[in-house]
Amino acid sequence: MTAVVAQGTFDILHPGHVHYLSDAAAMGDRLHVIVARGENVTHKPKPILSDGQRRRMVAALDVVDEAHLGHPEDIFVPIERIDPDVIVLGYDQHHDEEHLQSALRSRGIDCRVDRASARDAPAEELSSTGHIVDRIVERRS
Ligand SMILES: Cc1cc2nc3c(=O)[nH]c(=O)nc-3n(C[C@H](O)[C@H](O)[C@H](O)COP(=O)(O)O)c2cc1C
Ligand SMILES: Nc1ncnc2c1ncn2[C@@H]1O[C@H](COP(=O)(O)OP(=O)(O)OP(=O)(O)O)[C@@H](O)[C@H]1O
Repeated sequence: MTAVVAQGTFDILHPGHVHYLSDAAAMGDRLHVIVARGENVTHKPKPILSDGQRRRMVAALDVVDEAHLGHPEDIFVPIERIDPDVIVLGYDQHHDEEHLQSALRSRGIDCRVDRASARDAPAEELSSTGHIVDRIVERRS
C-alpha cells in the first residue's frame, strides 16, 4: 500500500486542482491531502474560503482518500502522522525538492519527493484561483 501526500491551498476548486490531485493519486494507492492553513499562506493573497470549508471540498473529491487541515506551525507534524511513501509537489509549487528531501531526512522521515505534471487547459477554462477571483472582480465591479 503506497501512501501519497499532496498539499496546497485549494481555495475555490477548479480543474487544475483536479488534475494535480488525480496525478498524485495515480502515483500510489491512497491519497492524503494536506490543506494549508490560511494563516500560513504568504506567497499570494490569503484564501477567500475558511480552512474548514476548503478541507471539506477537497475531501469530497473522488480521487482523495483523506483530507487533513495542515498544522499551524510545523509542516512535518501531519507528515509524521501520515507516514507517506511519496510527497507529490504541484508542477509550479515553489518548494524545492532537494531542500524538502533533506529536511525530511533530518527529521528521520523516509519518503521520496516527486512532482506532478502541468496541465494544458482548454482556452475557455479558468484553471487558477487567482484568475477566477480576477474574473469575478471584473464582472461584478
Ligand atoms: C510537505 C509539505 C507539507 C505541508 N504541510 C503544511 C501544514 O501542515 N500546514 C500548513 O499550513 N501548510 C503546509 N504546507 C504548506 C502549504 O501547502 C503552502 O505551501 C503554504 O501554506 C504557503 O502557501 P504559499 O506557499 O502559496 O504561500 C506544506 C507544504 C509541504 C511542501
Ligand atoms: N492549471 C493547473 N494545472 C496543473 N496543476 C495545477 C493547476 N492549478 C493548480 N495546480 C496545482 O494545484 C496546486 C494547489 O493549488 P493552490 O490552490 O495552492 O494554487 P492555485 O490554484 O494555483 O492558486 P492561485 O491561482 O491562487 O495561485 C498548485 O500549487 C498547482 O501545483
